[in-house]
Amino acid sequence: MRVAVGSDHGGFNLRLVIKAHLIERGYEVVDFGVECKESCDYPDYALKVASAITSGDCELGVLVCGTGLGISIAANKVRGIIAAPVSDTFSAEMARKHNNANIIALGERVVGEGLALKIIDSFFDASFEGGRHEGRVDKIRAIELNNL
Ligand SMILES: O=C(CO)[C@H](O)[C@H](O)[C@H](O)COP(=O)(O)O
Repeated sequence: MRVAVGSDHGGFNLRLVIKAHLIERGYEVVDFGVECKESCDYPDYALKVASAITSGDCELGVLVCGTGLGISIAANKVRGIIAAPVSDTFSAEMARKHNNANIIALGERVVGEGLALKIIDSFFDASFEGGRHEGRVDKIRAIELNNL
């Protein structure tokens, strides 16, 4: 599976740790930067990763900023993206199982590396359960498409 990763300066270190972990786990990782820790704007990297997913180039994405908030808010503006800002393993698992999230967002200033990797594993080891959740996610899509 191809996975897109991206961060702003606030998520730079954790993004590299997560990237190495995903490669070690056998994923093909496409890294959209940022290239250095110089201050930058998280929406730019949210858009790069989100676009890689909506184009079909990558299946899932990981975004990191200081909190995981700004970068997930930006990614969620892209049609077809469900980005979940997560700081615990249970929510990470549920983001896939119930919400069919295609991006997980973490905050480097919120979680340590050890917990972050457990969160990543919880997300990538889970899959969408469908069933009763299918209709709910469809309703999210309908809101997105103003199709109410
Ligand atoms: O957007 C954010 C919060 O929602 C991210 O945490 C950013 O990384 C953060 O705002 C960047 O802050 P900085 O003071 O410019 O480093």
